[in-house]
Amino acid sequence: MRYAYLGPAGTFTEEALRQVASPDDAVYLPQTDVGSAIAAVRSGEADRAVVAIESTAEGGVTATLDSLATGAPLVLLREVLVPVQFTLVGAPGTRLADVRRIAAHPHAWVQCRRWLAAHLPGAVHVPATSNTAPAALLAEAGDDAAALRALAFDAALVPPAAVGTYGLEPLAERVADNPSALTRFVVVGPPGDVPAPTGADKTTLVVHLPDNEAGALLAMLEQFAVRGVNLSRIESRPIGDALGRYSFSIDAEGHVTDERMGEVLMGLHRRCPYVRFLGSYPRADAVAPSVHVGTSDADFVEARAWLDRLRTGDGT
Ligand SMILES: O=C(O)C(=O)C[C@]1(C(=O)O)C=C[C@@H](O)C=C1
Repeated sequence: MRYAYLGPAGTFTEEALRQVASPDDAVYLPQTDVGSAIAAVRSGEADRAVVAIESTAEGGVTATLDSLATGAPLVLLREVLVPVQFTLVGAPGTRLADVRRIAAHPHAWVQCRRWLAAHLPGAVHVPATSNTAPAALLAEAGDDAAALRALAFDAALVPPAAVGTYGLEPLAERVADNPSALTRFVVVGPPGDVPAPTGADKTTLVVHLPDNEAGALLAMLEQFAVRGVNLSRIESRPIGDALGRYSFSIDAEGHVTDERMGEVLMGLHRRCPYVRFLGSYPRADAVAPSVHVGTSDADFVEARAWLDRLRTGDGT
């Protein structure tokens, strides 16, 4: 199996990928951004992509949500959680007090903002395409003073595992505003068999609302509420064709084969102009949803049988 993911080697995305497939049994295809990783699956260059989709610091990863919401259909097959803390590394000989320009992925910068304000006030953010792109540049420059000067930064926030991979000098460890920060990654593949229900699953959807209809958002949410389906994430993203037009990216608790989720999907299909099913897959934390009175599979099956009896005139 060939896996496209955000590289170069040592990213948190690679850590997530290692939970899915060992490099001994799979081909790792590092990419420069999330969009390219997803595009590699659409073009057939990769069988799967592993991409960040949500973090405790930033919520949804918009590059991922947007790439999945349009274009050839893809589905999520699995989710993986990775704890996120950073190590600040510097060019050889750099002291913490001398750091002025820090290379960091924009999400990493957000995750360390308070720490940076306390320890390196005034340090400037140099945006990086991934958490290890600056690590690779530092390693390449080695102790060549001219090559180091040519870099736009003198330190970088990198995943702790990248320190060894690239032979870097740590200036500060466990850099994070939230020591319990987590990033959620998903395995993306072409549509096919849906992973079997486990009793603790998530379903991811993209939903558009009818135009100019007061209460359309409430009506959409009611499809979930009345069937006892809890949401764990909902975000609006611009559709892009006009101002005021938004697409909703939703994670709902449950599996497409659950009766209540099936009823939700049929309700959305009836009421909303566009619904994209992005898959049902096991929750990484294995937490089962709490089932409200009257919304278990058995309740729906029994209610349907009752309706059938009414329709055929042989019941009460
Ligand atoms: O995988 C990496 O290391 C990344 O650079 C990406 C990414 C992200 O897209 O959220 C992953 C985890 C961290 O939350 C910060 C950045």
